[in-house]
Amino acid sequence: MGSMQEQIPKGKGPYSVGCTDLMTGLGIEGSFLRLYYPSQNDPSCEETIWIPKKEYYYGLSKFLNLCRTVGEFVFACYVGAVTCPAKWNAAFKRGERYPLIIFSHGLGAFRTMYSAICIEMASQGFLVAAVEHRDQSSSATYYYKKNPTSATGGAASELHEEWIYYKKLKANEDEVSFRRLQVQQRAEECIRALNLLLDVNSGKQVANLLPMSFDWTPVKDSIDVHRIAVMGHSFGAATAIETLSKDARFKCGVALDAWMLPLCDEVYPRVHQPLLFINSEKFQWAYNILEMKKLDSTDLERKMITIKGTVHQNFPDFTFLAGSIVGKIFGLKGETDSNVAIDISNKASLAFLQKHLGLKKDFDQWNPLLEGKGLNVIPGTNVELPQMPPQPKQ
Ligand SMILES: CCN(CC)CCN(C[C@]12C[C@](c3ccc(C(F)(F)F)cc3)(C1)C2)C(=O)Cn1c(SCc2ccc(F)cc2)nc(=O)c2c1C=CC2
Repeated sequence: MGSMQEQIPKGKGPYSVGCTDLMTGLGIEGSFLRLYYPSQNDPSCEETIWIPKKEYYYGLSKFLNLCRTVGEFVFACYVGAVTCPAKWNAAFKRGERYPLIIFSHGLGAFRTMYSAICIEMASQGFLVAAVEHRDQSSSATYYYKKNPTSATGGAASELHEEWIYYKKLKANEDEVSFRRLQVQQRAEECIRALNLLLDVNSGKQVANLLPMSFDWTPVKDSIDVHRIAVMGHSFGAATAIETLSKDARFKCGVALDAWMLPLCDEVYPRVHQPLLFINSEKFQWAYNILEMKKLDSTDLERKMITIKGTVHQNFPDFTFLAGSIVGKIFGLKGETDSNVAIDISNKASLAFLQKHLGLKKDFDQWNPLLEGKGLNVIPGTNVELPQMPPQPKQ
């Protein structure tokens, strides 16, 4: 399938990376996440399937307004065999407490879509839980329902998969209020995922509804409960900001190409944690940047950098799987090589996380990136801003 250059990049850090899925609780109130973690180096493990179920192809086709049969066929051919460079259900590497990142995906994406970022962070010694949101912003997601009495007369408590697909707004529907509701649910789902992982850390039994061969017991006492961060892309970045405002256990946040529309003005004064904005060159616009600047504060660390030659899709994994021509046409790639761009984003994130989680690693070597110093990076934004502050709403 993917020739040499069309693959999701491996982690560059010292740890081998494992990956597993966890779903707890029936219905949409449960938690659903993909965990990337430092693993034992078990060569017999398979690589992780990037998009694990065909319903995700249907969801993506619907989100991208492709016709269903064509979309499903194209995705099945092109990405059906794609794996990401993490060892599926590899044994967890015990021996230290790892800082934890909760990752929130963007509109139309789902939990597996940002594996280049999550795998890099795990290879550097983080636990990364990429949540899958059930707010109808994912292209597709599923939960389990108890079958009261299964028609085949099987076990009465057979679990039944229920799929939720991306909810397209009708022309007359008010997008802002719908997105503001969704961001609340998304933040709750990030907090629920943290609570679930803290329960695991304290030795609570994990009731995984998914048929997984992963042993969760070694995760007990392996989370550094004072070093927790939240990250997200686009709608997921707004979710990260909303989550910071709701829960002080998250010590800092990284907002990747944030989409600020779902956030109300009331949330900004409630964000007391350090925040890093990493923007693409092409996606941002003045009003969106001015919303980010409402978070500026004298005594709270707010950093913003822009990666030159990048587009919105430089953060999710598709950017690594398309050739340069198709990539440019679909807006999946910018002028800067996708591996170079994600490397800058990951290094800046690691430097920021070391600074604000108080890590004892060597990520401070990338501090200059946080000042916008380095190849393909600028401080702040490339977007021309009007001198006037945004007019207060009438
Ligand atoms: C026409 C649909 N229309 C819906 C509102 C706009 C669609 N759109 C631009 C797209 C996503 C695009 C894309 C993906 C993937 C291929 C593929 F071919 F590679 F599969 C192609 C083309 C189509 C670039 C975005 O929504 C951009 N965006 C995203 S994109 C997150 C995502 C989704 C699916 C993925 F597979 C990977 C990443 N996350 C956000 O949180 C926000 C926005 C905008 C505001 C807030």
